[in-house]
Formats: sequence, C-alpha cells, structure tokens
Amino acid sequence: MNIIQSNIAKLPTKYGKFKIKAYKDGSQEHLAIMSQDFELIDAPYVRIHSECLTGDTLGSLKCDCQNQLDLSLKFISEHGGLVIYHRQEGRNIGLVNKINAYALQDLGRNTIEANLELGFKEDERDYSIVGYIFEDLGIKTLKLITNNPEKLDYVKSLGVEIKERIPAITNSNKYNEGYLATKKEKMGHLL
Ligand SMILES: Nc1nc2c(ncn2[C@@H]2O[C@H](COP(=O)(O)OP(=O)(O)OP(=O)(O)O)[C@@H](O)[C@H]2O)c(=O)[nH]1
Ligand SMILES: [Zn+2]
Repeated sequence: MNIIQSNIAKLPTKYGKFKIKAYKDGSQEHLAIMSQDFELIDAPYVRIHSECLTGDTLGSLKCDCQNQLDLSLKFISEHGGLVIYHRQEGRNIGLVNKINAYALQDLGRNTIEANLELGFKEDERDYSIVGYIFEDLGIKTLKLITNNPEKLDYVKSLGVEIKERIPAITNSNKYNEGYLATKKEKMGHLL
C-alpha cells in the first residue's frame, strides 16, 4: 500500500478535545480521531465509522449513521480511544451511486436490492486501510463499537484481540425502520 500520512494535530470539538491524523490511500482520504490519552490506553475503544455524508452531515433520517457517530465521539471522548472515519461513502459505491440507490428505494427496493440492481455487491467496502492505521497507531487489543459482524471478522483476521463489543444502537424512526430491518435480517447485523 502506498499511503501518505499527515502529522498529528489537535482537534477541539463540541464532544471534547481530540487529536487527529489523516491518511491518503489513492483517491480516498481517511481520518484517525484519537482521545488525548490514546497512547496510554492498553485496549482502547475503537469505532470504524463508514462515511455517510447524507446522514453524518445532513442529518438524514434514512439511516442511523449520524446518531452512531455522535454516540461514538461522545463515548470515546469520555472513555478514551479512537474513531476511524473510513471514507468509503455508500458502502463504497460513492455518492452518485448511493443517491441512485435511494431513488430505487423510493420505488420500493430495499438497500440490498438497490445495490444489486445497480451492478454492485450488497457491500463493496474494503477495510485494508483500517489494518494499516491499527499498525501505525500500535493497536493490538481493542474494544469495538459496532453491530456489524464483518467488521468484527476483519479485526480478528488481523490478529487484533477484541476484548469487548459495544453495540452501536440508537433510536429508530419511521424512515429508517426498513433499512435497519434489512441490516438485521439480511446482513446479519447484531441489532
Ligand atoms: N449503498 C448504500 N449505502 C448506504 C445506504 N444507506 C447507508 N449507506 C452507507 O452504509 C454505510 C454505513 O453502513 P451500515 O450498514 O449502516 O453500518 P456499518 O458501518 O456496516 O455497521 P456499524 O458498525 O454497526 O454501524 C455508510 O457508508 C453509508 O453511506 C444505502 O441505502 N445504500
Ligand atoms: Zn447513513
């Protein structure tokens, strides 16, 4: 992998004070957002957050992403750890394709059917940059904040020990009930 790394900088936020580092992998740029005491923690809390501009930034109610990011930043600010902001928008199909998938969902398809109809797998994410960041930051043991079994399997495949899984469950609403049901029933998410 040919990764370009930034230096570490301070990032004060409404959640608390963090440190931040950026990684450039081809055309994708990812972030590691660390609590101030990160280096001193043996098994940090870690959230691998998949980019969702419509949720994270615009507050879309079609998914649970903004609530999960909010929960993770608050939790990690308080208990110590790391949020990896993994910039693979739309499970790595990009924004144009994700909005086309939303248009198909407006016609009644679920998230998986919409992806398949556009010629993609149900999930196109590749987590290799996460392994690179773990190695760069010296993470060998962690507590993972996720409901997604694929993220758990990926971390285990690196030989990194998962001491605990913290569910990332937030309130549902009438717009994301179908999305959450598909994740639970068809993608095996621990919801
Ligand atoms: N292709 C596609 N991607 C979506 C859709 N809705 C949300 N996403 C993307 O899905 C990703 C979030 O994945 P989720 O399945 O919600 O959650 P997860 O990250 O796999 O699992 P957790 O760690 O438990 O949050 C983000 O990259 C979103 O942009 C959709 O309808 N279609
Ligand atoms: Zn989302």
